[in-house]
Amino acid sequence: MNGALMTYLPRQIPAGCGCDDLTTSSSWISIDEAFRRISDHVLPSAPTETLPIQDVRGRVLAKPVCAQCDMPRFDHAAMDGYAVDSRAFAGDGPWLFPVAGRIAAGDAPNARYASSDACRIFTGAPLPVQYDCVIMQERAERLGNSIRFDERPEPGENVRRRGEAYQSGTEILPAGSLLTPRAIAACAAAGHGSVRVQSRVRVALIATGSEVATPGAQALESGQIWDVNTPMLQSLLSRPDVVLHDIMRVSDSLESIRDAVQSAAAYTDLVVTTGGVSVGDEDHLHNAVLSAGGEMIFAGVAIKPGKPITLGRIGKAIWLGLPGNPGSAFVTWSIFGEVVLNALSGRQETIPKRQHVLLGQDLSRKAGRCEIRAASIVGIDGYGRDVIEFKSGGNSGQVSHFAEADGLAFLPSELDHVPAGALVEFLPFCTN
Ligand SMILES: Nc1nc2c(c(=O)[nH]1)N[C@H]1C(S)=C(S)[C@@H](COP(=O)(O)OP(=O)(O)OC[C@H]3O[C@@H](n4cnc5c(N)ncnc54)[C@H](O)[C@@H]3O)O[C@H]1N2
Ligand code: MOO
Repeated sequence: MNGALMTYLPRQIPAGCGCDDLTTSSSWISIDEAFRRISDHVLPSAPTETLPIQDVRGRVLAKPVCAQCDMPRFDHAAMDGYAVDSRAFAGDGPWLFPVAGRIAAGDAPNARYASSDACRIFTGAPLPVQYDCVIMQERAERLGNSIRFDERPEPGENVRRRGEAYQSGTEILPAGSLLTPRAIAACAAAGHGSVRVQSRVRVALIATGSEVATPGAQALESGQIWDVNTPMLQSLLSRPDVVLHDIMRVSDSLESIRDAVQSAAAYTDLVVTTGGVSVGDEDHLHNAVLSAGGEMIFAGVAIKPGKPITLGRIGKAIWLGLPGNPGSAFVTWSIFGEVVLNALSGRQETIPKRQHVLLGQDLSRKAGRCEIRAASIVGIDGYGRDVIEFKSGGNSGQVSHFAEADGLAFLPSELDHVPAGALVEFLPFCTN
């Protein structure tokens, strides 16, 4: 034990975030159960399209990509130097070979050399069949038309063999892969100039609340507040696999909200709403969705903040009802919204990877719901593990503290005390 940040404590929490242990409301489900329901109910929207690979960053592959040819396509030099046949190195060195020719990248393979000769060769050039290795030019001494070597080469030295990475027809990327720059490079290396991708998910964003007004656009009247959720979600939805069809603001009336969600659901794959999912008389979302012919997939998750988070369906569209409090809307989008969108996009991996980090401070809290807090990485322990701390609290109506944080930490529902040094789950924020 070398002080607080170096302290090692055994793992304190079971797999998952611990909120499977519910001791509170019977209608709230755990985070893991919510993920199960998303995976059962949210499927990719059907259409696909073929696009050139330079236009597919952030899109999702709809058909596997298979290699069009062997990789590498032919035996070739991995270094600038001299191609030789290692079996021609008889007796003790040094050895002198005539240099019979020159072959560069882009030249066609050439069979006219004898294995008793050496051949000048450059990185990427096809290796003539007589030779089995390439000696780097730094290990050779040029003497007129001959070349002298002091060390015997190994067979295969500095040669990349045809098909050593993969053979023609090998699956390089499965359907459902996210097309990152790395994946696009793999498509190009496999010989594909275009690929089949899922069409973009069509989304409508509806902020409900009679009190919300556009930030900066007008002076606030009594009782009004700035609309934080719309710009926040607009930017969270700014992804290459999404087309944001509509952004609406609707006041707290059952009819207006019903009409808005019903019309949005008719031409989109996902309707995201904020506000009105709790239990007050002015919280109309559940009734509006039901009266629009919709159904619930889940309503309420045992988390803090964000417990009223609701997922449903209206016709063919998925409805995600985020709580109105901006802090809750951000947390629930980060945990569930991303997963819903990834599932609609056809991604094979829908749940962003969480990691384990060490708590750098003792913490007392009320047990009962898995608590999700903005956390900053403040250092590493003696084993190289990230250590986190919570800077300022911030209730679910606030968002400023997220801007400075590095991610969300998950505090298990059953613990009312979490000691410094405990391992907790952590979802890093994406940095752009
Ligand atoms: N009796 C109970 N009341 C509440 C409960 C409960 O269980 N029983 N749950 C609380 C929790 S937790 C949350 S979270 C909120 C969620 O409520 P709603 O989703 O119905 O949200 P609203 O009531 O519409 O708004 C809550 C809060 O957020 C402000 N807001 C709404 N939209 C925006 C926006 N676009 N930008 C900025 N701020 C926004 C709104 O003015 C309210 O202050 O319910 C609790 N109540
Ligand atoms: O869950 Mo509410 O989101 O605590 O404020």
